[in-house]
Amino acid sequence: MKSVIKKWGINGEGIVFRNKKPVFIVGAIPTERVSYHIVQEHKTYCIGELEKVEQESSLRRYPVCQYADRCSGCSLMHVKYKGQCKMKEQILKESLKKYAQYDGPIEPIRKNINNLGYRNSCKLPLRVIQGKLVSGMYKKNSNDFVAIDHCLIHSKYIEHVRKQILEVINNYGSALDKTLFKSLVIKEFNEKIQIILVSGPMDFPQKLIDQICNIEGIVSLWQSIKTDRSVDVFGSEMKHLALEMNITLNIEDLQLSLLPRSFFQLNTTQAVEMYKYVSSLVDSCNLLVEAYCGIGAMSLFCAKKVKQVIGIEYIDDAVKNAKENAKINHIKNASFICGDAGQVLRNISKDHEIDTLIVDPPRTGLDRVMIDTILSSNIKNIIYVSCNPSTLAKNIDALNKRYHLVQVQPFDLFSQTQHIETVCLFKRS
Ligand SMILES: C[S@@+](CC[C@H](N)C(=O)[O-])C[C@H]1O[C@@H](n2cnc3c(N)ncnc32)[C@H](O)[C@@H]1O
Repeated sequence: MKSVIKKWGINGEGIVFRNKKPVFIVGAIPTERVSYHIVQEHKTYCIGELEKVEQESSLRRYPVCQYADRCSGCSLMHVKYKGQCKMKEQILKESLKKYAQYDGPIEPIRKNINNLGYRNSCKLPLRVIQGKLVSGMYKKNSNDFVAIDHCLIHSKYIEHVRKQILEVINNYGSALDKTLFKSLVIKEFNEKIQIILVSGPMDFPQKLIDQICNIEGIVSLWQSIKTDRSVDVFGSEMKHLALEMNITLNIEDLQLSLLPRSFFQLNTTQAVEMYKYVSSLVDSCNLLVEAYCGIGAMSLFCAKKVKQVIGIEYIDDAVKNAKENAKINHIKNASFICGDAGQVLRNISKDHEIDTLIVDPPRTGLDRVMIDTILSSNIKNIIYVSCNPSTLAKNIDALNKRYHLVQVQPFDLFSQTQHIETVCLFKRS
């Protein structure tokens, strides 16, 4: 079949319409004339496979990555950076219109100057192939493993250390059962590296631990023991093996510590830009609450603008980090509570007048408890940091009853991929 691609899909596919049903074609770009065939037919949509691009878009580029046609990591590697930004702006606009009936202004996306080599962390599955341990990614839409020798979006320090760790393990000798290694997690800040080796139940020989610690840049080494088959990368047991427990990063004048289970944005430079923007939206006031605060970066960033800030987060280690981070940075007006964001916010709002609320939820967006708590509160301003335009727009629709959207600012934190970060400011109507 031949057709012209009409628009972008949310996962970076091109869409054509066949009998009014959208057909999602991976690797196709709007305006291109393509030939394709249908590989899956569903009730409301189809999946098509690209056969040939008959007429190319000016936004097409030859993928700079040799794994682009197999790896599920970067769905926009075949699109010039300018086109990637256009795609993100279009998807955000469409989501806000479709789910929240918002057709107002959206600021141009804040571009990521370093759109390759920007990732400060990676979680890579490991496999033994022909006797050698290799790291990789999963194939598009499947659990098939693709061995990856070099990843272009990881920081160069991550790539350098990743190769050395695999070399150390592969050269260790036959006493080490390599099939027990499951994933390799690496975090890098300011050329300092934290490693978490995820494995089945096993005791790493001290000689192996020493050899890994000798790799330049490694400041923290952990093992996570995973025995279940859940999708979580880490297992229930975390063992600190050597060196520091935390890795430290510096953003502006803040020093922040991070344990393995604590979240931090994976693009440090763009995260700082976003925090500065969020801070610019916070008016000086009595009480600022940040729900879903991770290690407290944004709360601490904004602390000097307000009398008191309270952060809420449900990962124990992240709360521990957030409290320590406030201490290390001599910030006395910030406190952190461990628990479910919606429940804790409900309790806080019973006895306190909250001026501004920052929410930065996971991809699933705000849950019912959070939405109901916000709607029944007297919170004046809400700053919503979202990594998913669809859930953002559905939440805006729910908040519309009492809040109106006054500013929408997308950021590109995840270049080469379809993911979009957006900061929205709401005022109480
Ligand atoms: C997108 S991250 C944002 C972290 C932080 N704002 C930052 O910029 O680094 C979302 C955070 O919410 C936490 N989280 C997810 N669901 C939660 C819930 N129901 N209650 C509290 N925290 C939650 C996660 O552990 C994670 O740290």
